[in-house]
Amino acid sequence: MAEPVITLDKVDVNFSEKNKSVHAVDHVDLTVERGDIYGIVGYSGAGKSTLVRTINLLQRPTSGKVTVLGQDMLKLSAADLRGERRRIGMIFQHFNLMNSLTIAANVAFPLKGTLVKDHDQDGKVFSRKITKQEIAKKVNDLLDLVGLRERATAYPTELSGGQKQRVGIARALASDPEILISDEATSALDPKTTSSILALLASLNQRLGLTIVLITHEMEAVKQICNKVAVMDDGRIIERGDLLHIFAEPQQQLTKDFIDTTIQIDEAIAAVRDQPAVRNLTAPDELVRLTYVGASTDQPLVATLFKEYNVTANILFGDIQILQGTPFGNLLVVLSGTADALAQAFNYLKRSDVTVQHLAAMAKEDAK
Ligand SMILES: Nc1ncnc2c1ncn2[C@@H]1O[C@H](COP(=O)(O)OP(=O)(O)OP(=O)(O)O)[C@@H](O)[C@H]1O
Repeated sequence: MAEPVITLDKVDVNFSEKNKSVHAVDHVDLTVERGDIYGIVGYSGAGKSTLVRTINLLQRPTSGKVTVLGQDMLKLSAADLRGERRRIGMIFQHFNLMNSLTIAANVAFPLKGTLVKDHDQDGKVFSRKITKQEIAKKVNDLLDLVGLRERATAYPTELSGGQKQRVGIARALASDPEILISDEATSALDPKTTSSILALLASLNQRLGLTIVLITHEMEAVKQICNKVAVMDDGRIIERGDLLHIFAEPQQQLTKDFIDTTIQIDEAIAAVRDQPAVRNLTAPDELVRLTYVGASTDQPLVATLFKEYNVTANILFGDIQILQGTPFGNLLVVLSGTADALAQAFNYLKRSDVTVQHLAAMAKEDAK
């Protein structure tokens, strides 16, 4: 069984300012297992940052229990907490680099004065301060890991946003953490750079066995690298699970909305409604959205609809993406046939784990 590395137990965070009180995190339970890339998605103000800051106690919870790598964080002494925090790296939206230092010096910064294990001639183990040479080697290796070896002597202001975030990642990895918390680390970056930073995080997860908690307001980022996702709203986790499961069967409207942002389905529906095939639709023909994950795609859906049920499918929009190696498909189609044939076809789709959303019917509802 996978090993839990982070466990939050009924964690609450209340802020009280003047005469206002904010329940930023509301009784949250969360388990992150070793090797997970766990996405926490939600709109601004949902409480994501506050929640993840309780993991390393940058934010102390008002109540609840925080266990990280087997340690009850709230019971640690100040010195032990400092040690424990070194096992939890963090990267941020605005990189938080020191502009007066070279990027090598930025990465070296958390290494200064750290203790390393050594052994004397008799093999006796002792702790000593890390040497300058050891720091230089480590910084070189880290910059290599993030693809920035050549820029060691540059200053942060000379780098692009993506390069700055790579420095942020190298610095976060300097203490060889087992966990990396990414707080909106790609939110200030363009889509292409975002993709390359996410790909770097995914490769660090694979190569170093790094467990990653990724906070974001973009489901697209979650979709690209996470194996699990939790959706946060108003301080609570309203839905959570394996990525594929959540994409296949989202229960909450907010989760559905976040998923829809990754396929721009609203724009597609608006565009499709303008097409003659939809404008001139007559009952019982229907415009529907078909959504499926994985296995359903192995069946020749459209062919089966016609051959077995005498229903034709006019595909007006299609989007098939690969999530965790599994196809996730969304089609907007006009299904035509007799009322009976359509009813049977809908049954067949349901049996095949294809979710059907009746869009034309919704349009009539909207028009009321
Ligand atoms: N130090 C603080 N004092 C008072 N209120 C706070 C504090 N930090 C956060 N809050 C409030 O707690 C709520 C959750 O904020 P939080 O930053 O955790 O949300 P978020 O989902 O991370 O949003 P964002 O992406 O905008 O940071 C908000 O209402 C915020 O105003």
